[in-house]
Amino acid sequence: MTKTAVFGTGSWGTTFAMILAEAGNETVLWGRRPELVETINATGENPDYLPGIRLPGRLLATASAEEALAGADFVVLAVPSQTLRGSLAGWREHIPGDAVLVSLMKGVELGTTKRMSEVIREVAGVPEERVAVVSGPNLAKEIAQRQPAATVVACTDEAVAKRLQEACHLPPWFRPYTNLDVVGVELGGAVKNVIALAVGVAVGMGMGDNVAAMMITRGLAEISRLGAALGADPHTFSGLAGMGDLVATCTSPLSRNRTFGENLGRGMTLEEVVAATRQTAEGVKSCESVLELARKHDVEMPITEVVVGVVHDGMSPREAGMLLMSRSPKPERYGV
Ligand SMILES: NC(=O)c1ccc[n+]([C@@H]2O[C@H](COP(=O)([O-])OP(=O)(O)OC[C@H]3O[C@@H](n4cnc5c(N)ncnc54)[C@H](O)[C@@H]3O)[C@@H](O)[C@H]2O)c1
Ligand SMILES: O=P(O)(O)OC[C@H](O)CO
Repeated sequence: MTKTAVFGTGSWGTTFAMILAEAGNETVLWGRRPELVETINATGENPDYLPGIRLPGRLLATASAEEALAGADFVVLAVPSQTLRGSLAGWREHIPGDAVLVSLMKGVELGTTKRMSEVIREVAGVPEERVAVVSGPNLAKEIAQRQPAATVVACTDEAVAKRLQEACHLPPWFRPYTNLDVVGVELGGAVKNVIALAVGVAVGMGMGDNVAAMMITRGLAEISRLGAALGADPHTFSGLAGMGDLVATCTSPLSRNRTFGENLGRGMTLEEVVAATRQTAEGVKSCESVLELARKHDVEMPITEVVVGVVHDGMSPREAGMLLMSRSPKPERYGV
């Protein structure tokens, strides 16, 4: 039987562990807080992140990384992106030599501008064929409530992607597609969070659907431009991990990133919004690393620029809107 170890008892780590367990894999969920681990094992629920959701009986939680990793075929990582490097360094010695490491994370590392698969390869010292990424329109709460969803499983080694696809395929609830384009799939997931912040700000300011559609479409152009510069397959961005995730995140009130932006657009201060946000809104930090990555590659990302301005540099939402709408007129396909 395939053994899977999922690191992170947050919304998505827990939900993905449910999928793996119900799909028939031996699944262990690692959490850093022993009291939450005990509650999960004792009650079959994760009250902090998925209250009211019944977890499968065969899903076990542990606070011991060594126990979780023993004999694992797939090591699935679902912690906040900016904490991955430090955490993985502590787990590395227990990771089995032939295990595949799987990123569920949607961020870009601050300081290094590395994607999560790059951080994993560097810290765990594994080749790209042993690193996979899962990304798509996957709002955890909907999936935990057993609403249908599709996702993309990406690995440069097709056989590995297919093995992981099989491990997390759970008809009629969860449908994974494979893709060899790890760069494109990861970028789609990380940058859509930044665009969702922008859409949220506009919605919070009282803007309507024309503005949301404009931001989503021009946001996709930004993602595609960055992807082209980094060698991604352009087709990836019209797929589930590109357009699919962008639409889900930018339009759903369940999105933490969109909600964060909405609160800023309504006039709350950054401190107030941070205090009101209990879960990870990756775009808040990754907007800076995405912009740095874009600048390194000479890619223009105007929406990302104003998101950094509003979130980190005290730019008002109104000023951000004025800046975007006052740019010089261009052909639609200028630079993609
Ligand atoms: N929630 C979703 O709908 C969803 C869907 C797809 C992808 N993702 C991505 O998955 C990743 C995890 O998101 P989530 O929704 O599960 O987040 P979350 O905020 O719900 O949970 C984060 C988890 O990480 C743990 N954690 C925090 N700091 C840590 C540290 N320093 N070391 C170890 N663990 C730490 C927390 O205790 C918690 O268990 C993010 O990159 C997110 O973008 C989330
Ligand atoms: O809640 P968000 O904004 O982190 O988005 C969750 C998922 O990434 C949607 O696919």
